[in-house]
Amino acid sequence: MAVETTVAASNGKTKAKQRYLKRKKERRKQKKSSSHAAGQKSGKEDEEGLSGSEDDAVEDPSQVDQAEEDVGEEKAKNDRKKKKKERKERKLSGKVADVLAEGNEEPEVEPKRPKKRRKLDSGESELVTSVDHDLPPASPVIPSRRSPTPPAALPSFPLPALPNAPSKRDLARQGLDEALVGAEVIDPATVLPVGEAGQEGDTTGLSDRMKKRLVELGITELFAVQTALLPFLLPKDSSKRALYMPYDPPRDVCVSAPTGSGKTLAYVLPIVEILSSRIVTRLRALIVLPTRDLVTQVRETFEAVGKGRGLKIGTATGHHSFAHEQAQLVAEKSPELEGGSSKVDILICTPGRLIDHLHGTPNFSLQHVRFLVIDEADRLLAQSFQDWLAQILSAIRAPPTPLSLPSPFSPYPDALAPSFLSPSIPTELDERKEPSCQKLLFSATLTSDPGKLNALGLRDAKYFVVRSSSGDEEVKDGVALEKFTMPASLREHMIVCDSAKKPLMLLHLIHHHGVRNALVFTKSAESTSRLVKLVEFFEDAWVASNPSAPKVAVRAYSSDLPPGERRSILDKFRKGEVDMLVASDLISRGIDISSVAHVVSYDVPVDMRKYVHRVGRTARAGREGDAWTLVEEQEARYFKSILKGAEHLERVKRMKVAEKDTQDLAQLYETALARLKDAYIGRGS
Ligand SMILES: Nc1ncnc2c1ncn2[C@@H]1O[C@H](COP(=O)(O)OP(=O)(O)OP(=O)(O)O)[C@@H](O)[C@H]1O
Repeated sequence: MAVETTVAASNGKTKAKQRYLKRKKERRKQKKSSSHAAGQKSGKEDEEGLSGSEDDAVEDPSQVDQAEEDVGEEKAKNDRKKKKKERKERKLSGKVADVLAEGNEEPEVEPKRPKKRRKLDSGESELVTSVDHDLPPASPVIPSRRSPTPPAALPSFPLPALPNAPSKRDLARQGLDEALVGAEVIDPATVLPVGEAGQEGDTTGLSDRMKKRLVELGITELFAVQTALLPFLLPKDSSKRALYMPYDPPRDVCVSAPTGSGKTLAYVLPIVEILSSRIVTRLRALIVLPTRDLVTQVRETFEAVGKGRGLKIGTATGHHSFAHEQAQLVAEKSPELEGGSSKVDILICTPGRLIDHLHGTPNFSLQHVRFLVIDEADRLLAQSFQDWLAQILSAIRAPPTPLSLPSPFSPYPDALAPSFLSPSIPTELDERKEPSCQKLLFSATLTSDPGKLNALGLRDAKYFVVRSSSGDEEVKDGVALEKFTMPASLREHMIVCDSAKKPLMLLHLIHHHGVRNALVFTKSAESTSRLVKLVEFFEDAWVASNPSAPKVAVRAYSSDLPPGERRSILDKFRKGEVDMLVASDLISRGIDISSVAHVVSYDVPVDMRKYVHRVGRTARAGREGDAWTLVEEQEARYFKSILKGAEHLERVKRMKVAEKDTQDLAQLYETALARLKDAYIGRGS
């Protein structure tokens, strides 16, 4: 619009105007030359134009009508230019105050949106950024027309912050039994000489008679778990070794020690020592184990250690008829006796059969039990069968209304245990009597599950953990967690292969790595029998093509076999007449066969506990041993995650087997496989 007016005016110029313009031009020229001379900066045309118009207005006011219009236009133009320039400069210099002072001026340029601040300061998180709009504006340019009054500064509230995460140690302690938190950690390398009879300064608490017996058995030093447990269970103070301690009952004990570290002797020795002081036979030690095979094994240990002590040892597993077992356990079936009647001092049993006797055998009583041992405790505590644990614990405790003191004329005045007796005339001064039973829990993988431990009603329990403490944070802090220690003399390997190649890998181990005296674990009885057949067929073919090569003897070991046959197979394996036993997890717990040199997990174990107990059948009592796990490709991730979870992955070395490594076996393997197929098809038809 302004441009149009100027053009119209220049077309019809009056003389006065022409003169005016001419003078103006001259003045400009003069001014320009004088400003040059004064060394002033050139290019200030906007300013000159403005002053020129002012001069004209004073000099020749009568002729400025049209000129004034032009000048007005030009002035407005120059004004705009000038202000634009000033704004540019101010913007550049970042003087926020100047800009705000311009007040009503309409901004020609849209003010830029303030940049989103990422962080208020270095210590604030991204979360803080999202609440920026609550803070006073930080942008330098605020259009005053849109926001005539500057926004009031809002009070700044404390910014949200995450609380400090609890330490690993605190987390570990959550809900843990106090006994676990204050566990005593014993180095697995600790040993103590059994010592000679009459030796001074002996800390084991063993009698001279026992030391002699141990030497006869070839035991000259005590293993780590035994060095810790014996002084605790056999204190010097003879009152603490009593059979009954109703007013000062003994503390319970939990023991977590690696496989093959000698846990059995750690409880057999003190039990035999303390029970040897008994005069009358009562059921005073109850040992609960998960399998019959283990019952037999522990019985043999009691018999060997307690030889000549006159202690009567019984078992209850269901191996014999119920009536036969009853006849072995109780002397009197009728009349019913308040204190029970026992023909054995020590009973070793499986939980199911024990419950059967509690319910079905008259005079079978647990009130005199001084030791309750739960071996392989984590496995047994996982079994809720018939609520066996609660029933045993209740049979050990006195009934809510104690039985009255027997009359002096009673034929069995001493039959009741002290905690089961109530005085004939109760008084306020009577001290509460506790059962004298000391609970002893053992496992290589003892649970730290507070729920399971609480179910045992442990009394001021003392926790012993045999574990190397180097670099183990939790142990340093005195917190025992579910981390498992393997025997130091165990070497562990894994072979990852195609599932179809697993039998070939086992044959590779047998023929190229000399794997003999081996226990092979499978996932099922079906898998066991198929594998045994396949290896037998292969061995037939192998011997046929290599007449000088010895044939590997392989046998299945399963719960389906009659007990006599199982015993005979184990004997042959011990003697080396059988090279390889293939079994399910039936014998993965506790079985102690010193000749086992290799353990092969043909099928991967389902969890770390199973792995620990399987591989623990070798490398026992300080001997060397190898554990091999055959892992199908699709299982590799899972198996590694199990090991990683237990911080054990580095210990298991991965062995790669190339096709050429098994070339000499491949042909015979195919032959064996074809025979196996025929055998199964033949059986099916
Ligand atoms: N002090 C010792 N000296 C020599 N041998 C011992 C000693 N203590 C135990 N042994 C032997 O060590 C082997 C393993 O002992 P034991 O069966 O008690 O181990 P464990 O800790 O119960 O293992 P698992 O957890 O697998 O049941 C047994 O053959 C046992 O006779």
